[in-house]
Amino acid sequence: MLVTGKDILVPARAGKYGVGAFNTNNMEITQAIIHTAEKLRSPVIVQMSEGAIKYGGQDLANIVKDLATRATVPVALHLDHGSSYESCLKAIKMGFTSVMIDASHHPFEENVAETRRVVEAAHIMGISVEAELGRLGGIEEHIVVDEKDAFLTDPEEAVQFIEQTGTDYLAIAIGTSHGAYKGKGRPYIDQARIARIGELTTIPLVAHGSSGVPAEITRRFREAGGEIGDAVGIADDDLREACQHGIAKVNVDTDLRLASTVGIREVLKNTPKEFDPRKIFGLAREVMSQIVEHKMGVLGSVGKA
Ligand SMILES: O=C(COP(=O)(O)O)N(O)CCCCO
Ligand code: NA
Ligand SMILES: [Zn+2]
Repeated sequence: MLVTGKDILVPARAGKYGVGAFNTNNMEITQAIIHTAEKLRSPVIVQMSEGAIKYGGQDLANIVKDLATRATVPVALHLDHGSSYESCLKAIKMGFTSVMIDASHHPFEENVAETRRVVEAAHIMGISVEAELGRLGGIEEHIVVDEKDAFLTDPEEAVQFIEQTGTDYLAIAIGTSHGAYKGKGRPYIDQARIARIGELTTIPLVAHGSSGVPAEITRRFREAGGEIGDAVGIADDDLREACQHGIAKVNVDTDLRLASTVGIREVLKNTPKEFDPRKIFGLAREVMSQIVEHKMGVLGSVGKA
């Protein structure tokens, strides 16, 4: 059933488990996410970035809404990294049940003001809101935040921000970053910071940049002709621990991008005579489903629906 993000995340925070928020850009990705959630009896969030909306538009949003509505587990359709009040309202008009207003690159007061505007409008329409405080490293679609400017979230500021905005859930900067290169060796996750913020707050917390970039996937990616540097993602144990301290929404995009590309590259490489799109996209769907299954197991959301 199609529900709001809050319907899914409040129980997750209370139950100390994480719920995967997986980005989609087409039908096969959406099927891998939602069918796996049904198979594992797991709630799930399907999210579209502004880039995905530009690419798939209402067509893609309708595919997600239809699968979500017919799903036998709770599914929310979430706008990822909404860059403005207008973008959030447009997404709500498209049928999104959860929106992120990402004003984290603005000074605190401006972030509060922009977030409040979205919260007021979204709540009138029964839609829940994600905001962000602090700055991830890495590349956030429209913002390149280089290492030195990456500000981790201040716990006391988070309390103020939540009180002043009324946001339903909060993305915090805790060491993660977007993309396949999250650091050298094991990326640093500030577990003490998460625990502190978790102690001081009660709303669900969000971890962006949570792809694990599994070695098996990067090995297959190279093996099938892909080129990728020494990519590394967030360790499963670090995600498990973060969910014990208040992280309830866990964003994953890169792992699905890599998995779908592995599937397509392997079909093209191993069966050069193949040109049936069902075969070419079918393996990608299968590899992505395995990634979604693994992540749900790590986060503890299996059987929670
Ligand atoms: O936090 C994330 C996903 O992070 P990751 O790149 O670790 O999958 N997102 O918000 C997805 C959009 C960013 C581009 O990947
Ligand atoms: Na941001
Ligand atoms: Zn993100």
